[in-house]
Amino acid sequence: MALPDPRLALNLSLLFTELPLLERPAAAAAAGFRAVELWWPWPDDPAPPPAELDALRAALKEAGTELVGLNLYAGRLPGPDRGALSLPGPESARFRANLPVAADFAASMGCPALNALYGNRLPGVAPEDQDALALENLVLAARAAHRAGARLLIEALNSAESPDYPLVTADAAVALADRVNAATGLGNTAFLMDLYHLARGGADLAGVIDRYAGATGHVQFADCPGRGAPGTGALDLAALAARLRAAGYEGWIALEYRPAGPAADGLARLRATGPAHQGGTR
Ligand SMILES: O=C(O)C(=O)CO
Repeated sequence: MALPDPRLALNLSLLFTELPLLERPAAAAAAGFRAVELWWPWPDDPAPPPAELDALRAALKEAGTELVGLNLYAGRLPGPDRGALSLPGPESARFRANLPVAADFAASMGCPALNALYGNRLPGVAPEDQDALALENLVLAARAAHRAGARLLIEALNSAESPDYPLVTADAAVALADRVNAATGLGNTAFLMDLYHLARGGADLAGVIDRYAGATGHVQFADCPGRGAPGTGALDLAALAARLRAAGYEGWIALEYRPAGPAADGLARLRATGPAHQGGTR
């Protein structure tokens, strides 16, 4: 049977975690997927030794995989950090130190998308001060992405799992992307439509797709509730993918879910189930 969509990618920061990072691209290829994405792989280091970057680059290329998305440095994701670019002081400095490193890596891989997680609100810091810093850093990131031939992505997370993260709706993420584009004049900042986070936040996914497919640079999917594999929750990946395609979105849809067991097993089941609709599109 076929997969629910021809342009599915795998997030190797959540899938195949039973393997060392450098073995995951080959595991993705063995499961029949050539497109992969990553969170920033060094949560404690915005500028790792070049040998480590070279080893990851070699593993991706030797597996014949294509890197279609990369998170910029975001602190200790998924806990407790959700980004560094709006955090004054050392974290903002680490984000800025990461820009040339991540952009150069993306350019060397032909990676088309760099995801900039906003960062949590900090107690005792005025939100407007965090937002001013964030816009400065997003402008720097958009310019770095442009030099690498990539888009910069702005993602909404869900407030239940990220209560201090300020971007929790599609409207807010798209409005920020518009502000960055207005500030840079580059037009390379786009919405990262994470269907799991939006569904977890109660969004009408069909409405978000219809309204924002044209502003979307990348899509991620995990089923909801549960952030598991397609078919484990109430969402219908095939129907959502079809709606995205009908709305003109031609990019990748990355599977960014937490598998209940070995990733290869779930992916084989996904391929076996084919495009049959399993639920609603919310
Ligand atoms: O933190 C998350 O859940 C993300 O999706 C990061 O990209």
